[in-house]
Amino acid sequence: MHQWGYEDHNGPEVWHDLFPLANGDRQSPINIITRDAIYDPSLQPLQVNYDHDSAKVVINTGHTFTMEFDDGDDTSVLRGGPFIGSYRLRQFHFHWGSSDGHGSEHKVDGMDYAAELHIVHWNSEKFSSFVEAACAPDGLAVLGVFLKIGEPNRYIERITDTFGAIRSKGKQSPFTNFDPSCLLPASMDFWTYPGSLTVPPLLESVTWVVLKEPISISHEQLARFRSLLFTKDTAEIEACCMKSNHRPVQPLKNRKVRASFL
Ligand SMILES: CCN[C@H]1CN(CCOCC)S(=O)(=O)c2sc(S(N)(=O)=O)cc21
Ligand SMILES: [Zn+2]
Repeated sequence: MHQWGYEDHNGPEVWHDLFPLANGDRQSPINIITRDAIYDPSLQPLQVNYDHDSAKVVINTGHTFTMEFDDGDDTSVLRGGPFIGSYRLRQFHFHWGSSDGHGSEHKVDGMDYAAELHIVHWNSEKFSSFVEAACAPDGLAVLGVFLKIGEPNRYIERITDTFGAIRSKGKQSPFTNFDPSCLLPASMDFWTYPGSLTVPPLLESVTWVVLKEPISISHEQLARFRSLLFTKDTAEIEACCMKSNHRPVQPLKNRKVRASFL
């Protein structure tokens, strides 16, 4: 398999050929069965402290688009929740589907959302680099936020306004002065469980914190996500659109999901 992707020949069903962790014991995403989630009063409130000056660049990775941040110091960090110490903001990105009826990676009681935002952080107290943290069981923290179709989201508008400059794979454009807290819902109630990257190399180093309350995105805004290209340049006859980039839910195996709320 030359390059992994989301099509039949290189998608989630065959990732295990090159990435054996695909069949591991703590894979993500999962279906969150709310009645099985255990309320844990020892979970602290989440503390999100981001600085808009940390935002640097938006990149079309060929699988999604990602907003990358300066993670050279602890200017933008996530604390609290299940975490010991502080986790440094590195990037955020989205997953979506070929139509609005599905596209999130996690599910709640079997229900799909239209899309899902992932804000990626790494444990800068315990590890000296992101790559080192990415290989450790407590190295990464990803904050997951569901997106449902509704009113246009003015903050997502700032992101889709950059798409003209990053239409094809590998393109990037400056993306500054953006605090991702603006993409968080009113309630910070969450579920948390030990999991993995949802993309190859599927490393089992992520403590997931999935917010219960979704944010909104309009049908038109989400349609723009799909207009980005998986491929290098538009010259290719079949310059494929980024129609869908979500991994199916994985077995829970021997894991418990904890809830921060009753
Ligand atoms: C667009 C993001 N693609 C990747 C980039 N990285 C992975 C490669 O690094 C390994 C050393 S990552 O660890 O930052 C990361 S976390 C998630 S997810 N969907 O699980 O939130 C995807 C990605
Ligand atoms: Zn993701």
